[in-house]
Amino acid sequence: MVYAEEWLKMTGATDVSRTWFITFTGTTWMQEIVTLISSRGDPHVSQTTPNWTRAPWLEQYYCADLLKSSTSTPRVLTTHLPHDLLGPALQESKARIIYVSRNPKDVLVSFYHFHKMANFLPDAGSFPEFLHHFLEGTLHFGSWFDHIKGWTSQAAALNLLHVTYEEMSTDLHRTINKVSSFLQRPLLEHELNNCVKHCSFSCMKDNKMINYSLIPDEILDHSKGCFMRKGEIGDWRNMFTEEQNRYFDTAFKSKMQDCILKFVWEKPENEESELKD
Ligand SMILES: Nc1ncnc2c1ncn2[C@@H]1O[C@H](COP(=O)(O)OS(=O)(=O)O)[C@@H](OP(=O)(O)O)[C@H]1O
Repeated sequence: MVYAEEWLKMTGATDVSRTWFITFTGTTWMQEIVTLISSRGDPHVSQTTPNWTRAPWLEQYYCADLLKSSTSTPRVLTTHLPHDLLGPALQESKARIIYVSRNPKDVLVSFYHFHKMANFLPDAGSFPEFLHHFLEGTLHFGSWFDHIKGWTSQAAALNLLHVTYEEMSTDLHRTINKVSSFLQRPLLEHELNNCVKHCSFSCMKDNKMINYSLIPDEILDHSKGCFMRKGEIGDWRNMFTEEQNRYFDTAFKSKMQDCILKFVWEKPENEESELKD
């Protein structure tokens, strides 16, 4: 807790009334959405400034310097820190927090592929090993279960909007509208439509300011995959065996028994996403 509070002081982010936080997972997508809401659908910033500059990661070493030299209002910070590290420091503040969640089977598969590319992370191991580590909470940033339960159970004490990856995927227009209302940045219809267009999977995949292709191979090995990989609900079905699915479900049931959140595990039927065409 000391770490996060000290870090916030260094960034000057204790004056968090003008700070928007984005956390976990659908993070990059939400960075693009927030950028485009701020620019009222004009893609200039999103196409000229890398996402790690416009919405820096609180836990990255460069964040404090970047924010000290930035005069932009509001400032946008991204973080994967758990609630018990960061939440208490934000409780008395007016910071707006957007918590993005995704069904954990898809999180796991997406993270597995990212892990294989990421040279700064430990070896991902085999998929069964990775699955085990995910369920045990021994991967980077700790337990997914504790993370989501920590943040969402404290939502009432925070100025927090919970958005799901699945709702972004099935109705991006509605979701962007909801986020823009929360941020008190209402958009005109044509501005909203521009946001939707530039936040589509295909646009973001082609935008080097958000698709991580600018990151050198020493950090992200692009020969091993692509950050903007599939962007689908239910891709876990292509990775999980039946036995792994049972193993996951058993652990999920036990770890989430005190949680009322419901998850969407499959892409809704008859709903071909127009956004990826
Ligand atoms: N516009 C859009 N539409 C659909 N899906 C999208 C979009 N932008 C990012 N993504 C997908 O988000 C996944 C990466 O998650 P995160 O951004 O949370 O990763 S990270 O925490 O920042 O490493 C990763 O998911 P997978 O494709 O399943 O691996 C990205 O493809």
